[in-house]
Amino acid sequence: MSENYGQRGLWRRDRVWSFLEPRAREVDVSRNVILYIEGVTVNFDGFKALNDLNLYINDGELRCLIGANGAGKTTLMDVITGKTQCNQGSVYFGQTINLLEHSEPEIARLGIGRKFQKPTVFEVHTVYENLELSLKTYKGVWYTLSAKLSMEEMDYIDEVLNIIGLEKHRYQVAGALSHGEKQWLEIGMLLAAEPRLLLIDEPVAGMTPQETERTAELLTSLAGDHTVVVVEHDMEFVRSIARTVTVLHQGSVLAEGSMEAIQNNPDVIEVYLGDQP
Ligand SMILES: Nc1ncnc2c1ncn2[C@@H]1O[C@H](COP(=O)(O)OP(=O)(O)OP(=O)(O)O)[C@@H](O)[C@H]1O
Repeated sequence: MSENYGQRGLWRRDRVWSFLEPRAREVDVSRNVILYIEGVTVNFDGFKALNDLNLYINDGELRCLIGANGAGKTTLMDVITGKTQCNQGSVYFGQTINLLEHSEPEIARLGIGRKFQKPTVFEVHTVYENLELSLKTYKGVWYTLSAKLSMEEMDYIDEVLNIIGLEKHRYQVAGALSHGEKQWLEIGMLLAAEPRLLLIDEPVAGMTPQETERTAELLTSLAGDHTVVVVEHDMEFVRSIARTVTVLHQGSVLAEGSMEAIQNNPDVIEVYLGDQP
C-alpha cells in the first residue's frame, strides 16, 4: 500500500483527499463567453417574470444589470443559480455546462458565487475565521470537521484579506465591522470558493460615499480574473464601474451597451432613467 493510502497517511489532518475534493469542472470559455442565457421564460401563475430573455456575458467582464422594480433582475439571478426553474430556454456556463441540469449547491461548486444584498457574515467570529469557515465549507463537511488549513490555504486567505482590504481587521469580530466592511468580507467569503462568476446584488446599498468608492475599486479589481455581474439601482455607482450595462424591462432585455449609450437611449429614459438622479 502506498504512503498515500497507508493508515498513517490517511489520518493526516492537513491533507485533503482527492475523493473529498469538490469536483469543479473546467468552464469552456474558448469563445470568450462565460454565460449564455437564451430564450429564458419564467412563468409565475401566468405572469412572465422573465419573457424570452437573451443575455450573453463575456469571460472576465464586469457587467451591470439595471431595471425598475419588478423588471426581473432577481428572478434572472435565481435562474442562473438554480434557485428558480425556468419554463423555457437554456442557460449554459461556458460552452458545455448546462446549468439547468444542476442543483443550487452544484452550481455553487461549479464556480458561480452569489452575494445577496444583506450581508450574512458570522458576527461572533473574527474576519479570519469567517474566511476560514467559508473555505472549509467549500471543501465539504468532512473537511470542516477534521482539517486544519494547509499553508497554501492560509496564504490564500491572506491574499483574500488583501484583496478585500481587511488585513488590519483579521482578528476583529465581524459583528464590529462597519456595514461596508461586512459587505467586503462577504465578497471575500465568496472568493474563498474561487468562483469564476460572481453575481452581486446591490452591493452599495446603505454604504457611505467612501465605502461606495472602495467597493467600486474592489469590484473593478475582481473583473478579469473573475466575471462579475452586478445588480444595482445606484446609477452614480453604475456609472463609476460599468463598461457594459444591460437594462431589463418586463422580463426581457430592453437595451444593452455603454453607460453613455444607455443614458441616451429614449426607451431606457422612458421606462427607467426618467426618474433617476
Ligand atoms: N415567486 C414568485 N411568485 C410570483 N411572482 C413573482 C415571484 N417572484 C417574483 N415575482 C414577480 O416577478 C416580477 C419580477 O420580480 P424580480 O424580483 O425578479 O424583479 P427585480 O427586477 O429583481 O425587482 P427589484 O429591483 O424590486 O428587486 C415581479 O413582478 C415580482 O412580483
